[in-house]
Amino acid sequence: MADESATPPVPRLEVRNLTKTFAGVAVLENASLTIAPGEVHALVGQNGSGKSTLIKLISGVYSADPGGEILLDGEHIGPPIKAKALHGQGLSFVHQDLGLVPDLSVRDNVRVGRHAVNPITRRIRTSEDAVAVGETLKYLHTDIAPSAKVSTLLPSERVAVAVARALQDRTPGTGVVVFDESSRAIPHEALPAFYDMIRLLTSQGTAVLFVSHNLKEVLEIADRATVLRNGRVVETGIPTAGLDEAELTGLVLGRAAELGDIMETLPPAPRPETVEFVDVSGGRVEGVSAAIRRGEVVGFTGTVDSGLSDLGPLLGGDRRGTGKVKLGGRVVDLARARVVDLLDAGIAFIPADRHDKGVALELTVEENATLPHLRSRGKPWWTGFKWQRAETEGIIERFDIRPPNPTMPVAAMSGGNQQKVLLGKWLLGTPDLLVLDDPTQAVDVGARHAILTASRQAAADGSAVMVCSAEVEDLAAICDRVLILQDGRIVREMTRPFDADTVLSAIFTVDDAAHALLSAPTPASEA
Ligand SMILES: Nc1ncnc2c1ncn2[C@@H]1O[C@H](COP(=O)(O)OP(=O)(O)OP(=O)(O)O)[C@@H](O)[C@H]1O
Repeated sequence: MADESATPPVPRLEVRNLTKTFAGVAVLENASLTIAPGEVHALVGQNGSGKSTLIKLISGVYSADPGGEILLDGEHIGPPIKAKALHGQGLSFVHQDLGLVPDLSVRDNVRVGRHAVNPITRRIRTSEDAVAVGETLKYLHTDIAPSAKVSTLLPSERVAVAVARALQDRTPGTGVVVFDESSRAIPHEALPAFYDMIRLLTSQGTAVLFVSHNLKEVLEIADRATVLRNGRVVETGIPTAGLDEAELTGLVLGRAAELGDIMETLPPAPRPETVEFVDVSGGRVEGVSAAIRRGEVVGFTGTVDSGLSDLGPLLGGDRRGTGKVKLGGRVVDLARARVVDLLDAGIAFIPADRHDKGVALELTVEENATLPHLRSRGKPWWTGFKWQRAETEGIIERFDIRPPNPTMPVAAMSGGNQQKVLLGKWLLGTPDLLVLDDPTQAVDVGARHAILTASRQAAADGSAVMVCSAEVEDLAAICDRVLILQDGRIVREMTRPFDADTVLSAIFTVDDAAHALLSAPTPASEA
């Protein structure tokens, strides 16, 4: 029987009643959670539920409204949080993009801001830095040379460098590391090493706060979870051991998840006309040719160095390359076409880097959502506004954009909601070719389903849809075919039936025999 008189262990991190208000609106209200030493604690919630706000309060980027408290090992550390003192106090952060500078050495990336310095000359003591970095890397069971340039490292090694920066100068087993959507930046092949590293940290006593939209991953790696909804903690410290994905999805969305089978609702219906790309090259992509039928969704996938991240931008005019796209009797020369030419030809591209390239932050939701359709919906002498409001409201409802306000500047929305606005504006048109690059990054489980359904619906409405993604679950959920890239070329074609596991293993088991290049722009084989 448990000894009821025993004092409960002091939490490693305790957040008590944190509130944050912007312009009179509370975006986080009385948020509390505790994390024990050695625990992986997940923070989950829909886009706009307040996760980033909570992390920014803990990291001192935002100052909390009066009243709350943050404690580390029982010691009050804020508010106010002194951001510069946090690392020394035991709290460090690994952000979404890992925050590494590829052209700098491992040593400089780890030590940036914390260099050993000669007190008299103020010169950096590089050898002292290298020894310190080497020790931290050894603790993480890696033997990366501190002098190596980060750009030469494998993805799993880059993760180790980011974690080493978070851990340096710490006694092993102490402190808290916050991983803020970090796994999204980590390619499939490096994820097992990442999870092993987290387990190594927690096995020694370090606590981990793990923010993620990937609920499968949360169930795999986290011991307990806290769920935010509309700025409030609705569940905290629930053990993940007793949960399944549907239950956790229900907690995140606040309703029973109706994530039906998209292929069943919108079954394959390829049309005879095709969109073809011929000999597309640029970046790591070398001479890719393929054909997509209207009505068809074709996935492109591969490892991080396969050329996958270059293919979408080449076709969308975001990266200069060569090759041709043939659609509806037109031939677009990618070497010459400007973005406006591609749009005129009926090619819509939704970039992966949506924050920088896709959305006009200073404009409202309505302006962003309807801008590309002004010409097609309006009359030459009058564009009107009712259709704009009606379409924007449709997008808001369909993608569950929060807050549901068409006149809100996009800059004031959470990252995931900004993504939804951009996706909504293109997905609700019917371009001849729709190119989606990593469409579900940073969006919550409900929006992911809405985006995948809308992609499939765009095909049903007559678009040829191309999805470039490393998210094998997404590809299995909506694609008629999947083409696998390796070394910039298509090396394998998969037709249904397939599932996420078969696609994933195909990415990693492409053998030399499969290198018979699918060079001819042949339409779907079942035609
Ligand atoms: N600087 C700001 N000014 C006004 N409102 C803001 C600001 N930053 C965030 N918000 C609002 O706070 C709410 C919570 O946003 P937050 O970024 O914390 O959500 P999130 O859970 O991290 O979402 P996501 O998963 O999309 O990143 C949102 O409604 C957002 O519009």
